[in-house]
Amino acid sequence: MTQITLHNTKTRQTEVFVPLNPANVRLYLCGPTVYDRAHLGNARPVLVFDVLVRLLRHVYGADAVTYARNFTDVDDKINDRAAATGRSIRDITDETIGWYHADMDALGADRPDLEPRATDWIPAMVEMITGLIDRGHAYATEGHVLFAVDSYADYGALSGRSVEDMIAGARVEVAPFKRNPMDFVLWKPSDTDQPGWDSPWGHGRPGWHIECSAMSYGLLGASFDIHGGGIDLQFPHHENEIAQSCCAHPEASFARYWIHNEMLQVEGRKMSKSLGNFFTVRDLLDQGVPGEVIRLVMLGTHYSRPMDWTEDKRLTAEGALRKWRALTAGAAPGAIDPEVITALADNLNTAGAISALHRLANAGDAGGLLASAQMLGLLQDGMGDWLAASGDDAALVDGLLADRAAAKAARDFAAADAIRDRLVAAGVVLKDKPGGVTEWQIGAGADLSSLKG
Ligand SMILES: Nc1ncnc2c1ncn2[C@@H]1O[C@H](COP(=O)(O)OP(=O)(O)OP(=O)(O)O)[C@@H](O)[C@H]1O
Ligand SMILES: [Zn+2]
Repeated sequence: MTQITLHNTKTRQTEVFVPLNPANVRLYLCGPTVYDRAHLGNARPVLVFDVLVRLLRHVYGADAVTYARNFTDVDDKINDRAAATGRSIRDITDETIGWYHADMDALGADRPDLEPRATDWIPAMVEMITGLIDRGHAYATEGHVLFAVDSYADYGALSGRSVEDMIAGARVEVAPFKRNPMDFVLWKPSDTDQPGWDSPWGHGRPGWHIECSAMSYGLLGASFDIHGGGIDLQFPHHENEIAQSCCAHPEASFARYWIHNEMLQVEGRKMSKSLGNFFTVRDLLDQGVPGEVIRLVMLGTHYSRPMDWTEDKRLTAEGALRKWRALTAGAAPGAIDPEVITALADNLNTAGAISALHRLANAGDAGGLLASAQMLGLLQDGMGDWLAASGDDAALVDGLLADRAAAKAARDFAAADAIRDRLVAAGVVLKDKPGGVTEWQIGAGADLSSLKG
């Protein structure tokens, strides 16, 4: 059986992955808070986990993997959005979940097996909080329930900080009723105009962290294999999940491997809704960037490295997919290249797997390329429509580029430049690469009619 290694944030080591039960490998990914369209950064953990799940299904069997990803549909950001728009919370969260599905589907990400909504799990959260109070890990005060970080000796182990460092470094919400400033909310009171549920501590709503602890326990059990999310969630969200889950179920291990993806950045800073420096997946799709081009760009960088979205990467990915789709048109999938599996099994080396795809393409191995690309969720059936739609235009541009190359070869540079100018004037973006290769892209607002005839 293929041996998979993964970098475990919890131990800071790259470890051989050994599932608790190879017949049921269980993963949990923290999903979105649903009040707005997903930005491109939000797609990164989805794509990383989609490839991880594909690999696990390949190794352990299609039915031997259970993948859960939640929707956080109770949160103050959602309440704010509802108040600002006059719309109901349910209306906003339903609509946003619909968008999220459509956008992630367009990137070729399979839907998880389980997609719990937090609001369907309130009784489980109340039960877990009650257990934490009974065991002396939480206390109720002034309508709130707080987790007592001093009651859990390992608090801070995931992010490698002591409680003292956290207090010094964090902007913690100071509340007079907190025993320790790092104590965090498990339950808080709701006004009549806020979403709320009856509980032993009055009418209120859960804190964000308890949602994931309660849902992962309910769906995957007290011990499961892999927990993931962006590195921005390591502290405090994941630290708090561990504290809650391990104190509620001290006999169990909770998640054994923690996988954190680095951030998609814009000019060196995390792409984020709060910073306002984002564009959505839908923005890109609407601009005509095909979902599988977005996917290939995102998988081109290892998940543990920060990355930028650049126009150059987009052009390169589109050029590669155009070539791969042409080569594999009508081909039946062959065998998956072992190098692709070896690369993925090596802590999800997606860039290494993509290099193997280039090698297969250069060798003209259509069946091998198709099967191997599909291992990465690329060249999926039904995702190549963008190429058919642009097929005539592609032939037109390729024909003119061939004329230009011929003119250059004949040292008729004036003619070569004239062809280049015509293409650029029509809105085709050209990028000359080493080795006489020209990558191209039909730019936004292009009009190719001047190139015809
Ligand atoms: N720039 C980014 N790059 C990679 N992953 C990200 C990025 N931003 C968020 N994520 C991940 O997306 C998932 C969903 O994030 P969430 O809905 O909590 O809000 P958010 O987009 O992080 O909000 P904000 O952008 O305001 O910080 C989480 O796993 C998070 O780690
Ligand atoms: Zn979570």
